[in-house]
Amino acid sequence: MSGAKKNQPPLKKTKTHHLQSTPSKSIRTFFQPLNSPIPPKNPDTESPIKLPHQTSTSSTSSPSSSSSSTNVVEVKKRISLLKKTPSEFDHSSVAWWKKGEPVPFLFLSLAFDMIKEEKGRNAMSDIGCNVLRTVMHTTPGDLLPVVYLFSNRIAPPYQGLEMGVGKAAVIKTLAEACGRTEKDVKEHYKKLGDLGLVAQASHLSQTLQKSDALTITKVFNTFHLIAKESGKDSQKKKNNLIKSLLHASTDCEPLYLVRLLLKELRIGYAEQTLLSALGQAAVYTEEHSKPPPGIQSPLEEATKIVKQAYSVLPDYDKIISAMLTDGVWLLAKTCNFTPGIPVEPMLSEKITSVSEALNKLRNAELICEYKYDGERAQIHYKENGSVEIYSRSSERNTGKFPDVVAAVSRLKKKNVSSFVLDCEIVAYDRKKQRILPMQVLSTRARKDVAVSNIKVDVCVFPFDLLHLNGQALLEENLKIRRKHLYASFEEESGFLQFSMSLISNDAKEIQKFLDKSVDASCEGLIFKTLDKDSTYQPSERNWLKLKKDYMKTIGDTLDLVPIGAFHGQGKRAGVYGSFLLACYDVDTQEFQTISKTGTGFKDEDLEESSARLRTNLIPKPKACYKHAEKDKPDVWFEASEVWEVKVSDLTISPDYQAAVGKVHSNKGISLRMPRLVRFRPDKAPEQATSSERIAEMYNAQKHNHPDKSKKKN
Ligand SMILES: Nc1ncnc2c1ncn2[C@@H]1O[C@H](COP(=O)(O)OP(=O)(O)OP(=O)(O)O)[C@@H](O)[C@H]1O
Ligand SMILES: [Mg+2]
Ligand SMILES: [Mg+2]
Repeated sequence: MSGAKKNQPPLKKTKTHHLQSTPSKSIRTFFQPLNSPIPPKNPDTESPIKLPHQTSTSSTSSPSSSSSSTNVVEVKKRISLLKKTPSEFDHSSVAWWKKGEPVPFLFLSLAFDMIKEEKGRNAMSDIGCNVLRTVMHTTPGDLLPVVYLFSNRIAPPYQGLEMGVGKAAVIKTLAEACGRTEKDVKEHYKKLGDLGLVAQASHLSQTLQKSDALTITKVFNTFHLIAKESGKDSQKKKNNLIKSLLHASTDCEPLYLVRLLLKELRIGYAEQTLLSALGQAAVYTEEHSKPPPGIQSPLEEATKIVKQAYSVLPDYDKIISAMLTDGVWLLAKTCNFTPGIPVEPMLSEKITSVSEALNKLRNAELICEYKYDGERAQIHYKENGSVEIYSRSSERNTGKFPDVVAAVSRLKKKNVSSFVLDCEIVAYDRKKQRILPMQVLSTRARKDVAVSNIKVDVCVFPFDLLHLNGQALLEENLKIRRKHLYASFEEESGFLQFSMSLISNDAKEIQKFLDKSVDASCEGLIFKTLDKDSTYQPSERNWLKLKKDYMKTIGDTLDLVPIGAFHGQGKRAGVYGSFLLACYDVDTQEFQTISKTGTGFKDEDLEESSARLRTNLIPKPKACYKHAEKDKPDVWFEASEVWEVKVSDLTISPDYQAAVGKVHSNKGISLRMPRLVRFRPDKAPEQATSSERIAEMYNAQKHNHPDKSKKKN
């Protein structure tokens, strides 16, 4: 094994990330048998920890599987140091590869395994921080793929680059890779409930023939190749790429390869945790960037900076590159809102009366707008005339709305060369000049819509402008943003109409306006401040929403995920009769059962959702499903969609697990009279109502209607 490379380029010279590194033969050397104890760590400036080898055979030769397992044991001992608190962790203590060499995928897989076993939030966050520090220290060019793999993505959501690998493809590939029948693999999957575990138990590494150890870049680049395969034979090519990865994998690598491929990493590592780990790792590692003087708590400050940067520029390619070049402390300058990259939308908090709005936003000039019931859209118009439309969850939705692309291009004023518009797209009857319900909009095809085939017309209702003619407006107050908005577009009935609004702090006037909004088929009002605290804050719930419905029921509807179902009987034979619903706990990344429902479905809804969910059956509940043992549906589903549900109230339940521990030490919360309102294709399962929110709603209900929460059915 050659010695450490001296004179590594300092971090600041790493201008761009490179994903082209090929696995070095010397990486293989760690698989040499290790009989001696782990050597003391090298001094900080030294690069790799030299793992001793015992034999005199060539260091680049492939190991036998028995020697590799011995070495994995040694490596595991070493990487248990990742559990140290960051202040005590030495970033050169765990790497067994040389500085500048590609980071082995085994490093990340073992770290995932450690995180999965951790219960505490902080401990998980610490391991992540130490992993990132290690990578920044040895191989900063690998930081980007490591961060992507942590977030179980291969590109920002707006790029729509997906591997599109399903369970069937993995089963087929696993069967081929280990010479088993598909039936056999399926049986195995039924037993274990996780294809990753099936892969891991298949001892794929025994079929290993001198292939190089997997590196992070190899895995990441192969994932990109898989995502880019299309057309004829693409499935076969994808399978071959997956097989090549599986064949080169060892120890727990197959488990994480398969989970990453299926987008089910499920190690409980939330995006926000990753962002704070990244900020902290930078503080510990960066030599090219120092905190500005006077900062009290650099770790907390850096975390805030990274989270803020991500909220205006949710693109790790850009953020990591800026961090490696100019450091974490300059991110606020180097990572700005950029047309073409959607920011997370600003959101609203529910309230239940006009007086609550006036109370909450006291001392500020108020504007109330109709709350239109359609689809949130962020429309980006670039100088070259190209238009993209992004959904509430930042996915590209342009193909669904070619008519909107045409309308905004036509109705922007002449002096407008680029803009980013925040709006609601609503189904609209142009003859009767009437807003149509959300359900009508959801019948529109989702992709590749041709203008000539459009059956449901839509009108754009803009309410905010985030960017104009090359200038970001996020930091301006709403009064100014609205001034620009009104000056930048022509209205055209049924195509583009500014949101109806009322500037007033008068309760009576607002109450009338609320009634008018409901008459106009809107859901109610959104309250915003015009001058004070009215910058555009991505993903913050700074606005208030008042729905007419809230006043009659417990408040907001809930967005829940069907994770199981019961077979229907009688009239419902052949479809599911009712569904087991879950909310989502953001901290633990668990889907927690909250209620059953079979109400609110039209016959065709029931048939369609039964058919859809039937393709997502899983043999047993996933580890991240929290449910009472006795509470078993006939079938379980992969968490794949979100349903909006209306309820009369929330009650404490000994069986359901929603928000368990939040309002009662061992009981959860369940719903009374839940009924389906509609499907929410614009939300991902992880965006379902959080258990935090459920607990808040329960508490608010107790507060507002103390009699209600006591009442038994
Ligand atoms: N004038 C408006 N200003 C802001 N948002 C509006 C307006 N009219 C309609 N909306 C819609 O209301 C949503 C805000 O409600 P919220 O933050 O609770 O998100 P949500 O849960 O997706 O919405 P919903 O209340 O429809 O379930 C926005 O995302 C947008 O789609
Ligand atoms: Mg809505
Ligand atoms: Mg909602």
